[in-house]
Amino acid sequence: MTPVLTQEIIEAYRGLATASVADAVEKTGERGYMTGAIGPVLPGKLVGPAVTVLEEPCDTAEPPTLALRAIDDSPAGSVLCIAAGAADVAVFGGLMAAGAVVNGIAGAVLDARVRDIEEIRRDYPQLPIYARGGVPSTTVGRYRTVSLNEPVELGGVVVAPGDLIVGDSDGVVRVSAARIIETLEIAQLIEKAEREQTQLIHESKSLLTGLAKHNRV
Ligand SMILES: O=C([O-])CC(=O)C(=O)O
Ligand SMILES: [Mg+2]
Repeated sequence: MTPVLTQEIIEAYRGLATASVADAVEKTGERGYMTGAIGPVLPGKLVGPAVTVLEEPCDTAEPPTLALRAIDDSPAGSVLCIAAGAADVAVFGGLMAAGAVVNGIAGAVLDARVRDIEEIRRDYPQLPIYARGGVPSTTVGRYRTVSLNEPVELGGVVVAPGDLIVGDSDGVVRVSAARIIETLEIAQLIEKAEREQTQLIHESKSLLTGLAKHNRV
């Protein structure tokens, strides 16, 4: 059974680098990191359970209904993940950011682009957005939403609703819901080893001597 995601677990992950979380996921036999093309367009540490939306190309003008519903209906602390196959359109903008903030959404990860970046940076600096960059074009008339809270693929990683999303300046990592505790413990051990190695590098004044203790870089 998937463990309950407590505030304590969220805080513990907030203290970890995505690099450590990515390495920890790999030790469990999966790939967790998304392509570096999905980066922090509006930066900020992001940790929370995924809510997932899928968009597909269309030529009818309809609002991204399921994404709008996800913003209003998801529990506070959720991370909105919109999969759109690396679309060169903005699937998120200033109005959606306003909706996200009033609903306590933690942030968004978009396998597509974002617009209204200056507005979001000015009015909602607490809302991190990871995307393939910015573009002025709307999603309306080009893509439409086709599923809500089904597994989706973003940047080379399948994200299921309830998986943990972790983002920082390096990019985004997904941790499977069933492995949140196991991955946390591994990542904490990785960071402990790295702290020891860093200290040894400074003491020995040698990178190779410092690395030798845990034999990893
Ligand atoms: O039209 C869009 O793609 C989204 C948008 O601008 C907004 O939420 O303000
Ligand atoms: Mg807008």
